[in-house]
Amino acid sequence: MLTVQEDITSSAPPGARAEDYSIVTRGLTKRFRGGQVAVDHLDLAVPKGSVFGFLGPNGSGKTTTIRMLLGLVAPSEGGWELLGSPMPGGLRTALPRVGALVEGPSFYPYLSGEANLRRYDAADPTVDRRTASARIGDALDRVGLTAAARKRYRAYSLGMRQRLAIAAALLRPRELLILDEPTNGLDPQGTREVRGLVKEIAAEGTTVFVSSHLLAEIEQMCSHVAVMRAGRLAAQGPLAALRAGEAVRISVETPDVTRAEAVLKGLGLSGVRTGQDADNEVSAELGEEPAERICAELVTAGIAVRGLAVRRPSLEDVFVGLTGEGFDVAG
Ligand SMILES: Nc1ncnc2c1ncn2[C@@H]1O[C@H](COP(=O)(O)OP(=O)(O)OP(=O)(O)O)[C@@H](O)[C@H]1O
Repeated sequence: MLTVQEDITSSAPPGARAEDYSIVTRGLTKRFRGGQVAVDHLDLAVPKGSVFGFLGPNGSGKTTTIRMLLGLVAPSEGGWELLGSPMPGGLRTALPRVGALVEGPSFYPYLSGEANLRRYDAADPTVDRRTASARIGDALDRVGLTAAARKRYRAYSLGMRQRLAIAAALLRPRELLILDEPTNGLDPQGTREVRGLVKEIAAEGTTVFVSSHLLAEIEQMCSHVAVMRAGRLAAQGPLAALRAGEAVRISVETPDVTRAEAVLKGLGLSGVRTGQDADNEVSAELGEEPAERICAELVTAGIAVRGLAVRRPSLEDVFVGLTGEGFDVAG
């Protein structure tokens, strides 16, 4: 049996088997004409059954990666596997098992959601026509659009439109669902709907690979994450493991930042930073020191402590720790 570590990618854990992964890429690279490197030697390992967040600012290479995975654009270098088959040779057998939402399918505004799905299904030569009604009904049911099935598409809210797009990707059973920025342009309600749907689909056993430029979204939806930065992979792994690599921090709110900083350093705390979230804040890695002792030391030193908080690392903290910079993207 091939192990992923030896034969597929060095980014998978030791002893991992190739068949445990829905997507594996090895040195995947896309250089556009004119020399722009959109994706630079990418080694991804997406475990089966995961909700895998593919995170990165606009322009970091997410869409280009997804287009390569689906065979829509040829890589300049490197290889990839989908559902255990080497690509691009295996695209014809693998793609029917992969549902994808890239740049959104176009629907007819004056047709109902159901009629749109019917047209969509009719365009797929690989499905059984006799089961169309049942499959369309199931897909609408899965995305919660049964009651709105006969409504015209143009009357759908943005969230409903996006759910219909996901239904189109679910017209047949899928082992892997690839969604490129599925909540782009949605209002908070639509975003919640899509997020809930992704979780439900994953709970039914489908691996979901979902790209986003929004940290908070990935954090709420995903079990695993890969972080892209200018076409390169900054980090990947289970969310919990990435967070575990980042220390719990203590944050002190005080008008006397300079002296508080000296006290924290005097206690031997590492990673002392000032003014990260606010001007009157100083923070440090908590380490083994109990928070109450740090508080007592500050007060004994005559420092006015207005607030004190122990913060578990967020994905943003992890990102700052990995890249040394913030995840500065607009919503
Ligand atoms: N067809 C193309 N020709 C030349 N450059 C391209 C092409 N497509 C994308 N790029 C460039 O490659 C880089 C990565 O783009 P890509 O769309 O993959 O990023 P992204 O992370 O998906 O961003 P977004 O969320 O904005 O779509 C960008 O700098 C983009 O301008």
